Amino acid sequence: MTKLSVNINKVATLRNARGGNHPDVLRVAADCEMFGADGITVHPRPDERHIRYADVRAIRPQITTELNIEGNPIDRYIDLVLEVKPTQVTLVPDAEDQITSNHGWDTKANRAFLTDVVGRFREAGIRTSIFVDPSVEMVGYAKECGADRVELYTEPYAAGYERDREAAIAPFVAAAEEARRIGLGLNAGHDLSLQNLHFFHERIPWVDEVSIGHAIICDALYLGLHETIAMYRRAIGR
Ligand SMILES: CC(=O)[C@@H](O)[C@H](O)COP(=O)(O)O
Ligand SMILES: NCC(=O)COP(=O)(O)O
Repeated sequence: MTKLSVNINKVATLRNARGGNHPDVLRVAADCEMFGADGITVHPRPDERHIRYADVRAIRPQITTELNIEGNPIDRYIDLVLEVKPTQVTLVPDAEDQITSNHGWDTKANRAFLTDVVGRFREAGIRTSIFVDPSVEMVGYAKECGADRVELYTEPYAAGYERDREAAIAPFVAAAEEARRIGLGLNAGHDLSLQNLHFFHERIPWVDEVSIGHAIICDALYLGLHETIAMYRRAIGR
């Protein structure tokens, strides 16, 4: 079964645009769970322009599904994750000034660093996932680092979907097959949408989790959050 984790960063972005607490990210997280999300994803960045570190601390006790914290493992982030103890931590190699995530780790070049960080999280009982491009080699080295899962960075798939979806999905199928072969769990995310999600899941039905934020919040403007989450669930056969 593939789980749907809803990334609520964009809800925090909207709140931050005006100060105050509208929309209330804690309430939205609870409603997402009530509407069928299998998990909540947050991605605190060093400048806290989206979700804030304080939000992450406040959300943890109310989560009844799975909490996934994504981010670059700088010291402050590592401390936050070890304090909050989410279900899953996803390591993402973001630069501080990036608008959004735009690549996965080089798990070969950063093997020693990632092995150390993954070890610290695993010791604390937190499932670990490493964000990677769809590369068989990067998936293999993620396993060497001791990760439980990889998350495939799906922006290139989303960008190529309309032009040639067979070509766009091909490297993802290869990377996903490698993950399955070596016993790594598999997540996927970035720019997945109602347009491209069903085909992704049809070709890689063993994906454990998709985390989706931007498109869900955009669709919810027209469809409402409840109906939107139901539609994303249907796209992954739920
Ligand atoms: C790792 C990843 O692909 C997502 O976390 C993505 O970066 C969404 O985050 P934003 O909504 O903050 O861009
Ligand atoms: N890990 C990907 C994620 O959480 C959401 O990415 P997006 O759907 O906002 O592009």
